Amino acid sequence: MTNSEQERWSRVKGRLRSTVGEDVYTSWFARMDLEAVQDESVHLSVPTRFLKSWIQAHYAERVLSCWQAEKPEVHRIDLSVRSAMRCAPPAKEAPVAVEARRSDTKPAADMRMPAASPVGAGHDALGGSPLDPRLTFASFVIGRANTLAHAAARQVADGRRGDPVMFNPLYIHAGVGLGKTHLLQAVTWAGNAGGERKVLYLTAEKFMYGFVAALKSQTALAFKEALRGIDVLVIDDLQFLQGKSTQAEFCHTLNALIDAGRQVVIAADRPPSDLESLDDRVRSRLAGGLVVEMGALGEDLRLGILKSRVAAARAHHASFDVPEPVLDYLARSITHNGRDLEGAINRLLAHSKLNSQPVTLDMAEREVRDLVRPQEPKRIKIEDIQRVVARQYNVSRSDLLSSRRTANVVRPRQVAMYLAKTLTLRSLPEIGRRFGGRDHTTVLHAVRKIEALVGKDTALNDEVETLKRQLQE
Ligand SMILES: Nc1ncnc2c1ncn2[C@@H]1O[C@H](COP(=O)(O)OP(=O)(O)OP(=O)(O)O)[C@@H](O)[C@H]1O
Repeated sequence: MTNSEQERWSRVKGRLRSTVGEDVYTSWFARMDLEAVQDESVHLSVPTRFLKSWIQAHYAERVLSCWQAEKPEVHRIDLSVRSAMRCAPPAKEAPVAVEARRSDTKPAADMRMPAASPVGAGHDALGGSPLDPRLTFASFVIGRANTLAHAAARQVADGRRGDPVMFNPLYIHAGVGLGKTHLLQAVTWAGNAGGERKVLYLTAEKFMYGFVAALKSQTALAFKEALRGIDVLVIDDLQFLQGKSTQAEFCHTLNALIDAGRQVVIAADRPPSDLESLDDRVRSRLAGGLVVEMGALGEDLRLGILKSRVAAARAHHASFDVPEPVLDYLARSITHNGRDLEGAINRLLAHSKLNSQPVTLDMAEREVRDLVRPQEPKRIKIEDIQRVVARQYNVSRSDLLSSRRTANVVRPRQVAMYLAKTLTLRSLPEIGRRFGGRDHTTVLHAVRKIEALVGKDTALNDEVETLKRQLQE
């Protein structure tokens, strides 16, 4: 793919983001990749069938019009599902990329990372989602961003039947490609290894399909019983759980398992409080265990992941070698997520095998150019705003959320609401809800008040600018 196509794709994503809003964009489009642009059609891919059908049903027109705004001759968008396994992307100029990466086509085995076929981990009967044999604790690299999440996951995996459950549910959240699925599958592999406990790994999507299919075939009771008969339930990508009855079922399952002392492990791309489509009861149950965030991958961690990927590749391609300076370059420049790091190593492997050439810095720079992305603006959360404002004005966060109306609390609260409106995409009612259940008119009043004041009060204007800078750092 050429650089100009990549740049156009970034602009299309920017348009899409501003059309649908940050939240919708993150939920549905963050993992959409551009595969190819051919004449009038654009080929895009997403990782799951569910995402594909959802985008087609709800956003097809909008995706097309964002493309047309950048390239008017585009008349068609083809959306495909990338392989469920974490396969090497094909060499990027391959024109058949879309076809080659469909889940129903066979990967070109010898160009890929160590062979990996979906495995059911002994829980096929319960319809668990496929597991990738490479996603284990042994291949999980630990660093500052994930030490706590790793320790908690390890503790869950090493537990024995009848042991008291320490954190329930264990809820891990992180941005796209930061290792949630890896950690959850590692728990499943390790937990099932002893044969004593049944650990079931399900994506939220699979949970929905399983439940809907069971309802249709009138075996919902058996489905529920089967779920409640396991020792550890691991649910990935919870942000995709949709539908009232599925959520109600999920809530019952969660309660039943937790009450019976069984462990539940969950991953999502945001904290429980931000899962807005979920029922309040589910949210509070989720927040009641241990909630751990995995942060962005630091440079050391990125280097560790690259090294472990190279070592894994060398097990099958002994002559493959990536010199230290190239690894350092990749770790410094590919900053966004683990998936891009994996993609970079796969490309170097494919390139050096196909051309029988050693990996050099020059080659690496050319091959991974499109993975080196400019830093995206930080996504600011309402909790961060409340924390930073409370610290600045020397009040507590609960003061901001309380109904107190003393001057030393009212002004900081108004500033925080103003920042929430200007720095996030949350609606007025949502902001009101997050500030102790206030009405949207109260938020509107606060926003207008601060807007008017910063125009004439220089001291306040400086304070607000400092707060903005702190939040955007
Ligand atoms: N700490 C780590 N150690 C080793 N590999 C990692 C680590 N973190 C991420 N990766 C690798 O990065 C890739 C993406 O990770 P993973 O799929 O687990 O991300 P995710 O957080 O589940 O993303 P998504 O939100 O898209 O589901 C995988 O190949 C994974 O093995």
